[in-house]
Amino acid sequence: MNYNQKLFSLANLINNLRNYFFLKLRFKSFGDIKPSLTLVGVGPGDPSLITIAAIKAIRKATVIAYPVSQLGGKSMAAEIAGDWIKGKRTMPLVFPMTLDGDSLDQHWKIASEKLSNAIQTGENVVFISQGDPSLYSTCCYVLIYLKSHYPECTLKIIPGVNSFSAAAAAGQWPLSLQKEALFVSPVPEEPKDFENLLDESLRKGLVLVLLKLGFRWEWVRPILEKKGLLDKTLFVKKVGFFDQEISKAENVSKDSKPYFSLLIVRPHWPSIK
Ligand SMILES: C[C@@]1(CC(=O)O)C2=NC(=C\c3[nH]c(c(CCC(=O)O)c3CC(=O)O)Cc3[nH]c(c(CC(=O)O)c3CCC(=O)O)/C=C3\N/C(=C\2)[C@@H](CCC(=O)O)[C@]3(C)CC(=O)O)/[C@H]1CCC(=O)O
Ligand SMILES: C[S@@+](CC[C@H](N)C(=O)[O-])C[C@H]1O[C@@H](n2cnc3c(N)ncnc32)[C@H](O)[C@@H]1O
Repeated sequence: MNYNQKLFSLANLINNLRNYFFLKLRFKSFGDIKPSLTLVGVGPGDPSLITIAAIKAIRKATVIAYPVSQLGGKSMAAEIAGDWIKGKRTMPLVFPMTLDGDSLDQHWKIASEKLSNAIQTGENVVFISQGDPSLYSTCCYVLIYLKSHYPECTLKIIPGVNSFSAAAAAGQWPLSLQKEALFVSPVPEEPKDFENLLDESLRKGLVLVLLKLGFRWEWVRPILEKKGLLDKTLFVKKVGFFDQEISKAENVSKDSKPYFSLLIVRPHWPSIK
């Protein structure tokens, strides 16, 4: 190897080393803003229940997605996280509030594809979800779709305070104690199924958390009364919002209630001497 060749190899070596460290540094900083989707729970209503982890994820995001029932519609999640998403690029995703399987399927797919496109173009997307994302949430369908169709997609979930934990706290009711089981479910569709559930709850000392109450309250109330459970049931409407209502079911009028209401039925109470 003559002098010139040695000089050339040395220059090459230096160049390669420089590239290596440059890429390593770039990769490291790229790692912090790696395109990804994070499903973020923003809690049931009161913005002070949003977690620090949720705020950090929102701050880092380049796009904030949220569910709406129709284009231009309002989003509870966006309302709750309003102070933190201000000025951010947003992506409303339509999820029609229906139980029609085909329509739901189609919209879950459209929303998931939109999110996947955004991630593939380098966006760091946060999908905010009311309450906790793992509990009766549209974003779980997105999660299932993306995991199966885009397994390489980086996904994260940040839990949120769920509605019934916030309701129990607001009403100062214990959820479950000692060997009690906690049963979480939507209010059954049929009055007969609701009666059977109450009988089981009375027999086994099961504590019930019943979501998606809304208009069903009109027939739910008389059944609670018949079973002698009105004074053992907590009614909670829109906890954390300015128009929240937290009261024993016996004090709640018979008329229909908003969708964002729930019940906690505790048939047995421990007595402490
Ligand atoms: C929490 C939230 C989004 C989330 O977090 O994902 C969500 N619903 C929200 C709002 C909302 N829902 C309803 C109203 C009208 C209230 C009124 O008119 O008074 C409003 C308010 C509004 O639209 O403004 C009523 C409603 N919703 C559904 C039905 C059909 C049914 O249940 O029969 C009915 C009518 C029957 C009834 O009244 O009972 C169905 C669904 N609702 C779901 C989620 C999915 C549950 C997934 C699961 O359970 O697995 C599912 C299946 C849709 C899906 O998955 O695509 C979101 C807040 C988003 C936000 O604003 O941030
Ligand atoms: C589709 S589920 C969503 C649950 C939500 N992901 C959570 O973590 O609580 C909607 C149901 O949750 C309950 N819910 C949600 N937010 C509520 C609130 N702020 N006050 C009372 N009930 C609420 C209602 O029963 C409503 O019908």
